[in-house]
Amino acid sequence: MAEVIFPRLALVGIGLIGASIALAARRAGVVGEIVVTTRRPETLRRAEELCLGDRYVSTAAEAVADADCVIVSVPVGACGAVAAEIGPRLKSGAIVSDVGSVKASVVRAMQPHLPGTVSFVPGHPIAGTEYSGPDAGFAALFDNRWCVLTPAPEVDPEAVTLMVAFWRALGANVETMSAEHHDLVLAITSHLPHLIAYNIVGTAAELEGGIRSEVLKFSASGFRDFTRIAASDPVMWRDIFLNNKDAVLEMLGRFNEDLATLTRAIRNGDGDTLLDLFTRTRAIRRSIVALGQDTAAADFGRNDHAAAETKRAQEETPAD
Ligand SMILES: NC(=O)C1=CN([C@@H]2O[C@H](COP(=O)(O)OP(=O)(O)OC[C@H]3O[C@@H](n4cnc5c(N)ncnc54)[C@H](O)[C@@H]3O)[C@@H](O)[C@H]2O)C=CC1
Ligand SMILES: O=C(O)C(=O)Cc1ccc(O)cc1
Repeated sequence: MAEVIFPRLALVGIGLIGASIALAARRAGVVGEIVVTTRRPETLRRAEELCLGDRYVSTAAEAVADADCVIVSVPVGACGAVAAEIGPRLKSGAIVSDVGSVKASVVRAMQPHLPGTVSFVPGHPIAGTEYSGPDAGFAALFDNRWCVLTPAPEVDPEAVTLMVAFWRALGANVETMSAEHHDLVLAITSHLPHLIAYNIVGTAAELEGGIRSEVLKFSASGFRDFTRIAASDPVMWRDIFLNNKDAVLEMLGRFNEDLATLTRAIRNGDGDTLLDLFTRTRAIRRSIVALGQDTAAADFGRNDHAAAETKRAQEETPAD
């Protein structure tokens, strides 16, 4: 039996991520009592039906009293208001964390409301799906995925050590970095891809009737992959773009420049430019698959095609 890391864990927000934390923490046996709270009474009832916690309370202030660790799992735009509510009720010595997909703005919104007697260790598990709500949670979500922690340099190292141990127990690999660096990296690896997916599905939806119905009919191609991402939660993603504005605009600027180069290559019949890029991108895909970080294969049941692709990539990618 694993050692208990937090005798009392409070989960504020119990959607895909909050529910997955509850299930993974139970699976690992690293928490004593799990106290759950969320904004809407019907979601709280559903969490109780799913047995995600041990106690269910209607306010965040009530949930965090006496908690050793509080994890806030709400859309990033709501983190500041949650911190304002829980701040005065936090136990001295408690650890406060979050799971937001953006870090610097969440730190700016939450930190001022947290008393000096608690340790703030912001986090971001880089694992998820296009589904939301407590029913979407599953214990294996974080297995072999990264979780990034962004504590300020002055934060008690013992609190950081406990959060690292907690996420490792949940199955994740953990890395720490600054909030600003996190936001730049995630802008290109996660935020921009979602923006591109929302945009291409939106563009297809705006096409005239005849073409649009053909797009849906023949969508078992690249377009289908974009529709999965574009089905992600609208509120969550609105908040991500509003809160990681600078980094996303920086990456979008570079993206637009590269797209202009490709546009020119197509217009000029410059096959070499196309071939060069497509060859390099194929190698990148194969090295990601070889590292075992292919989400589709890892999270959603490995089909024969994905398994074959992983094997081929592992054979082709020299181990270092
Ligand atoms: N969905 C994903 O794939 C991932 C999401 N994240 C981050 O995790 C956080 C939660 O996302 P999910 O669990 O996917 O969302 P979700 O929509 O499944 O759950 C959100 C929870 O927050 C509560 N909530 C919503 N608005 C609120 C408000 N204004 N005040 C208080 N509570 C509110 C909801 O009742 C629900 O319990 C977000 O900050 C997101 O950026 C991080 C990694 C992956
Ligand atoms: O479903 C997908 O493809 C995702 O990219 C999930 C995801 C969404 C948001 C995050 O901050 C991290 C992971």
